[in-house]
Amino acid sequence: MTETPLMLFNSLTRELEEFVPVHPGEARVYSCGPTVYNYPHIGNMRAYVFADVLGRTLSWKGYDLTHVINITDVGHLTDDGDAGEDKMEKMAAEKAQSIWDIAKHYTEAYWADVKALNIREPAKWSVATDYIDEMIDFAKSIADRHCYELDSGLYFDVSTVEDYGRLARAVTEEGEGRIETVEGKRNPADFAIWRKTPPGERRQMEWDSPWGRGAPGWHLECSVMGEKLLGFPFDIHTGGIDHREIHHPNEIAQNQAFCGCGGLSQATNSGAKIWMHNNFLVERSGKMSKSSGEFLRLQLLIDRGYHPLAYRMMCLQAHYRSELEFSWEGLGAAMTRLKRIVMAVERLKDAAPGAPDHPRFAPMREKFAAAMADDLNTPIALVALEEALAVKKVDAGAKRAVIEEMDAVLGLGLLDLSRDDLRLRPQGATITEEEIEAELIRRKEARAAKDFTTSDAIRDELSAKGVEVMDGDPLGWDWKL
Ligand SMILES: Nc1ncnc2c1ncn2[C@@H]1O[C@H](COP(=O)(O)OP(=O)(O)OP(=O)(O)O)[C@@H](O)[C@H]1O
Ligand SMILES: [Zn+2]
Repeated sequence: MTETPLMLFNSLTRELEEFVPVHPGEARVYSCGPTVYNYPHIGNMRAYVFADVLGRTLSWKGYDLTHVINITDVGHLTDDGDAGEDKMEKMAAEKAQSIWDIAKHYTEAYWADVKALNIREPAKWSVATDYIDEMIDFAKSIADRHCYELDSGLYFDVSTVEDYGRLARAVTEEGEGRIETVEGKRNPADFAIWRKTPPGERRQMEWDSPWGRGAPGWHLECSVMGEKLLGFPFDIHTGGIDHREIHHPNEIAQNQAFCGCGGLSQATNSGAKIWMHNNFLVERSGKMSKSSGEFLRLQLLIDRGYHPLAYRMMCLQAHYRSELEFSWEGLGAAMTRLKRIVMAVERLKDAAPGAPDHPRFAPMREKFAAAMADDLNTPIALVALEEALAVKKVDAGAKRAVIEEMDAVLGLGLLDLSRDDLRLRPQGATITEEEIEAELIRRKEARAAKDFTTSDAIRDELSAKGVEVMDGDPLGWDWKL
């Protein structure tokens, strides 16, 4: 099942490339983490479901995975270019709270979502403010050849590296008008790698540096943590597709400078060999974003009666490079699909362990392997899993082993989920699950006794409480909310 070469889409070349590890047998992956000034929205979490599927696929292929996800607690401005304020400082001022408390609160909220979505813990959560000394050292090492100082900070001169912005394409294709200019910049795309605290101001987070008191630039953070924890070049760098435009081209420019080459060959000098980007989760009104104020949190989905893994299922149903539009109907459909699978898996739970290589499952395992090796094609992999589940009159232990093997990659936690886990009641519902089950037993008895008046009355009562009775559902779900 693990022979097909793993092909991944590299944003740098805009081509599918075979994954060939830098260090034989290993896979080193860095994912840009959340900026912890607010709750993550489900769009942000799509980025981590994607990175998790990538990591699980690498593990399944037998690589020894080291995954790092950072926590950005300083430096990310309200504009990805150099305009605006620090997102963390702004929120701390609005809430009149310590920035450290804000970071702690939202980091914990993010971790809760990570857990609920069955995202595996990375080898390390690297917190940006733990690496300030290393950032200063990194900046010092490139400052002479690649940077210049303005009153507002130390700026990176993008003309000092070759092929700046190749990753983005848009920068050269559409011009650089998107990037707000700061007076004195040599090139519009130049960016701050150290921002000085303006005279007379005090920031909650600031440190001394050779360029004055201030804070590191957001792009510098990821370059430094990637280099420190994984070493250049590492294998794969991930992030949302917005990062392909500014954040990652800037990281790459710094990495080229740090490697001392500034050469054309970004393939060896961009810090990572493969850069991968997940597309957006969008709503009808556009990209979901924290900065816009209104957004969907995973907790809201749970409060409305959806299991968090229904959202993971929704993500898996789309290829990571396609835009995914969120709708409650779509989430409902994903939830139903998950329930059907869980129902079928439940029958396998007691089976004696078997081996997955039973010949009846060979076509599905092959289809699954080919799909995942084809740039993580989870929609097709899910179908392969369902086809394996549907195989009739076969050893249950072998089937269980096949499902376990596939689910180790998809991460739905199918063998740990039960029918009861999926019967979440929306917050505010006035009836408990025990009461629903009790009413349904009463109704079954009434129907057995051909007392249809009582049975209909019970159905209507339940319906008034928001519970829909589903007679004859082939999967045996007798009710839904
Ligand atoms: N709507 C979305 N769909 C998928 N991924 C997203 C979406 N919005 C942001 N991301 C990704 O989520 C990850 C975390 O982003 P981060 O916490 O820095 O968000 P942000 O830029 O502060 O918030 P926002 O862009 O929502 O205002 C990044 O990899 C980013 O590219
Ligand atoms: Zn980053």
